[in-house]
Order: sequence, then C-alpha cells, then structure tokens
Amino acid sequence: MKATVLGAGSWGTALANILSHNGHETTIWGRDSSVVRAINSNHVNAHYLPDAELSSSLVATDDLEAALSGADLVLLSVPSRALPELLQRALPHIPKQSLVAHAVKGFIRPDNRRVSEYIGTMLTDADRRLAVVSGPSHAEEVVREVPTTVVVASRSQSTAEAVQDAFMNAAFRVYTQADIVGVELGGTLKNIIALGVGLADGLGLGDNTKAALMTRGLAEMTRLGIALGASPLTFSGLAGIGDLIVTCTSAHSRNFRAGRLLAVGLSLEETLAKIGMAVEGVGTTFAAAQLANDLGVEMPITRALQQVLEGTCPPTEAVTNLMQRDKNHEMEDVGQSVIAQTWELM
Ligand SMILES: NC(=O)C1=CN([C@@H]2O[C@H](COP(=O)(O)OP(=O)(O)OC[C@H]3O[C@@H](n4cnc5c(N)ncnc54)[C@H](OP(=O)(O)O)[C@@H]3O)[C@@H](O)[C@H]2O)C=CC1
Ligand SMILES: O=C(CO)COP(=O)(O)O
Repeated sequence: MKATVLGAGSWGTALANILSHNGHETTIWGRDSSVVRAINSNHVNAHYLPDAELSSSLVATDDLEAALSGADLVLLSVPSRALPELLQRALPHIPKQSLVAHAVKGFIRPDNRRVSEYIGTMLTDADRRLAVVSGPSHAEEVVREVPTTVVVASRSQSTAEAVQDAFMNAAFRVYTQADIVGVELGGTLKNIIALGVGLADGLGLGDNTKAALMTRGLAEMTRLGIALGASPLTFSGLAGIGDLIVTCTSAHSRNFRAGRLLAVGLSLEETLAKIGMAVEGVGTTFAAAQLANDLGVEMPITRALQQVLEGTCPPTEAVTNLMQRDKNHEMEDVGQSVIAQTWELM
C-alpha cells in the first residue's frame, strides 16, 4: 500500500512511522522544511518527538501534490483548527479511489462540526472511503512501541478493516467500529475532562476529585454523544473511557499539563505558549458548551471549565459551584426507572 500522512507533528509522525515499519511505502507531508529535511537525513523529528529514531524508509516532503500522488491511503493528522485550510489545499490532489482516514480530536469551528462530518461534505463517496482513528495513544509511547490499542471507525466495514490491516502490528492493536460519531466524540470530548483533571491536580485536590471528574465527565460526554447520534456503548470502549483514562492520568497529555499550568496561575495564552503543541481541549470546551446549549444537554463540568478559560470564574470557585449543584440521581433518566423498579420490589 502507498500511504500518505498529512501533518508532521507528534501524532502524524508516530502514525507514519508505524505505516512505514509495517512495510507500506509511506510519505509524510509537513509544512516546515527543516522538519522534512531532518526526517529524511537523520530519521528524527527533533521538535515533536526528539527521542525517537524513525523508520529509515519513511520519506518526508513539503510538496503536497507530490505527497498525495498515487496514494492508496491518506491520513490527515493536524490540529482541528488547521484542518479546513489543509483540506482545501489537499482535496484536488487526493486520488479518487484512495481511502481517507483522520486522527484529529477536535471540532471544526465556527459550526462545531465533527471532523468526518466536515470532510464528508467535500469528499466524494465519503461513506465508502472515510475512516477515523482514535483511542488511548500518546505519540511518545507509540514511537517506543509500547503496547497500544486504538479503534478505527467507518461506515464501511471494508474500509475500517483495510485501515485496521494497514496499522496493525505486534505493538499496535487496532479494533474496528461502526459508530463513527461516538468514536470521534469520545476522542474529542475527553480533552475537556483532561483539562479539568489537570486543573484539579494543579490545585492540589485529591484522587477522589480526579475520579469524580473522570466519572461524571464520562456521563456528560455520553449525554452529548447520544444527543449527536452516538451509541452510548462506544463511550465504554477505547475511544471513550480508554482515552479518558490515558489523557487524564498521563504526564504526556498536553491537555492535562495545560490544566495544571492554569491552576498555578498562568494565563491561557502563557499556558498554550508553554505547551507549544496542540491543546485541543480549549477550543473543544467552547464548542461542546455551545452544542450542549443548542441541544439542551446538561454539561456542568464543561460549563464550569468554559468559565475558567474565559477568566470569569476562578478555578477554586468553579469546584465549589460544581459541588453545590442541586442533588441528583446518578443514573439520570434511564437509570432512574431501573432503580425505581428495584426499590418497588423491595
Ligand atoms: N500527540 C498525540 O499523542 C495524539 C494527538 N492526537 C490528535 O492529533 C491531532 C494532531 O495533533 P499533534 O500531532 O499531536 O499536534 P502537534 O502540536 O504535535 O503538531 C501539529 C502539527 O500540525 C502542523 N500544523 C499546524 N497548523 C498547520 C497548518 N495550518 N497547515 C499544515 N500543518 C499545520 C504543525 O506544523 P508546524 O510545526 O509547522 O507548526 C505540526 O506539524 C490533534 O487533533 C490531536 O488531538 C490524537 C492522538 C494522539
Ligand atoms: O489524545 C491523546 C492520547 O490518546 C493525546 O492527548 P493530549 O492531546 O492531551 O496530549
């Protein structure tokens, strides 16, 4: 297979490295010619993954048209805010029969569309060709061949399985899924909660608080997911709770680290500059809060975080506000009827 990865940041580099190691003729496109030169001559991406020696057969280029020529599989891996511009430039050169996958964990502003929804409006035959790669997978560990599991979702089973085959190896286990909406939303919404858990960590709150944020975070991720057409079961899989756990607990997570920096008093601007890489959770918090508002979905953690990011509520006050909300039933609508039945029987 001839594979082309668009985006030479942490994740694009790690995924291109897998494809190349798996024996596919792989090209990675990046806009920074110094990164391209370093990959070709030294097999290293010094800015994003300085400690990794990349496959010697991985070819890098800054020529988009040449990168896409004859590609069987095109993988888009840039931050969500960069996707519209890149796609605009890439589309005329994407071969008509190629499979198109993306590994982006964010919404496309200003309409807050899912990435596959956005790509689908422009790509011919999108239902057959389009796939999403998501799951608990930090690039820094993937390049070290730390055992990792991800999921590929597509409306087409054969496309999901073709992408699964392309990436699967002894250290990178790939599952398939049909719920493209749920897989995309799980990977996107967990970044909000990772920011929140990072904040809690930076404020010196305890493990109880972090577990509460993750669990109640998953509940509100699932609620929004259902409202947007996802299967609730997907949130108990790799793209849901799996990615939530890794992002909320790993020192590799840029979202978790950004939360910690905000808690110790850095401004949002200072925080983003210090991380120096994609922190998708920031834009996602605003996008999800807007979607929740439009759809009438309760997302208290997301709303609290939005206020912290806007600077309208200090983090400690946001925690107090969350704790002092009206009392509630844990399992909400569906759970309540089940529990009520049990209580009646007793
Ligand atoms: N890192 C990870 O472990 C994982 C990341 N993801 C997701 O992958 C996506 C990409 O993130 P990641 O690789 O980590 O981000 P990074 O910050 O590591 O890298 C971003 C890359 O995108 C490039 N880029 C930025 N703007 C543009 C543009 N307008 N046109 C072309 N290229 C551009 C950057 O180029 P330049 O250097 O020139 O600025 C850089 O190569 C995100 O949605 C992220 O959530 C998903 C799973 C794991
Ligand atoms: O999505 C990721 C791991 O699965 C990467 O998370 P961060 O963007 O927070 O580093």
